[in-house]
Amino acid sequence: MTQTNDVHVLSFEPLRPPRELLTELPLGDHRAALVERSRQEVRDVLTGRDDRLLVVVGPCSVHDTEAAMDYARRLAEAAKQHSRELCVVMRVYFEKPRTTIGWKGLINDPGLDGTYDVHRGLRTARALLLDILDLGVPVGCEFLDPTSPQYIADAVTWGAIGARTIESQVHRQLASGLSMPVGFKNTTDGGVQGAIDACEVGRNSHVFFGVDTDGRAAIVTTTGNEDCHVILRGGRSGPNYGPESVAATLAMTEKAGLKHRLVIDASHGNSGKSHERQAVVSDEIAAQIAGGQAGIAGVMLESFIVAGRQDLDSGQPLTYGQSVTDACMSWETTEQTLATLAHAVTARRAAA
Ligand SMILES: O=C[C@H](O)[C@H](O)COP(=O)(O)O
Ligand SMILES: C=C(OP(=O)(O)O)C(=O)O
Repeated sequence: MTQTNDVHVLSFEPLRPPRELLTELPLGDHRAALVERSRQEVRDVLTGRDDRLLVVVGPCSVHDTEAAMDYARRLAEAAKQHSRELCVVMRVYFEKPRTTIGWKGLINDPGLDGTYDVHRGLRTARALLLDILDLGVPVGCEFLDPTSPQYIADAVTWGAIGARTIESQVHRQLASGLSMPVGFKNTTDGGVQGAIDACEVGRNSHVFFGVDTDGRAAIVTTTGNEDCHVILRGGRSGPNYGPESVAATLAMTEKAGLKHRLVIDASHGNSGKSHERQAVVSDEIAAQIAGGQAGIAGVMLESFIVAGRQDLDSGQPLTYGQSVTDACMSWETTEQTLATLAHAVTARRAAA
């Protein structure tokens, strides 16, 4: 008989049920308390009940868990130092949405070499999240695959839906069921309305296809997620972190009835993916905050130990602590940027 199904599928390998991994690497009471507490802090910052600034900061992607832990230890100190002004969440991104083709992140390909050991990727990702939480540092992830959250989301304080997927119904529905505040980026062309629409969809209850903790395909019914918010990341039409863009977006969110303030990504379309430019953009956002702009709730920074980026397939040994996806600011620049943002919050407080 002519085969008309799975014509382009080479193989299916069953995924281990999420419950198995959650049992093998349990979150535990102590870490769960940190996740719950930090989610509430993020909510309070987003609504303005807490006048600190949310800072989601860390590598563009995690490719080396040792370097990620080294970074997390540094960040734990800096977060403590600025805890009166900044609510720091570490960017721990395991899933990379690509413009075309490229490495899709540690969960998809932990060997970085096209061997796609997804089970190892899931285990490594979860173990790293638990280790970072043990340092007292809450984590933020982008959710890209609709199945993967069942393996890691209990450990995540803040989630993002990226610029390439915010118009996808699948991702908007996913956000409606996630347990943490979720930020939607503007689209890659710079359009903000898609992110506002996504918040509207994410706030509502949905019924859709998903997977349960036992790994069974399931009909999922969600309550809706009240903590959906907009992230300005710039785009092909140019950056959108400046005062006019911020004011225009705040007017749009208010009109749409969104209660959360904005997060601004200093990287991506706002920096032209230049790590040097990113520091300048952060300073300009800090100046707006210091000038009293209360609509800015958070800033996202792509930062690692060593400045810049490197290619995975250069044939050279990888530089320790340097990004293999987007260029990141160095740890030294990050320290300065965090201090500048903290000073800006103090100034905003004084002006309020
Ligand atoms: O943050 C990462 C990148 O901006 C995003 O994943 C797209 O990367 P690419 O354009 O290199 O594929
Ligand atoms: C892919 C990312 O961003 P964006 O969706 O804004 O391109 C990211 O933050 O890693």
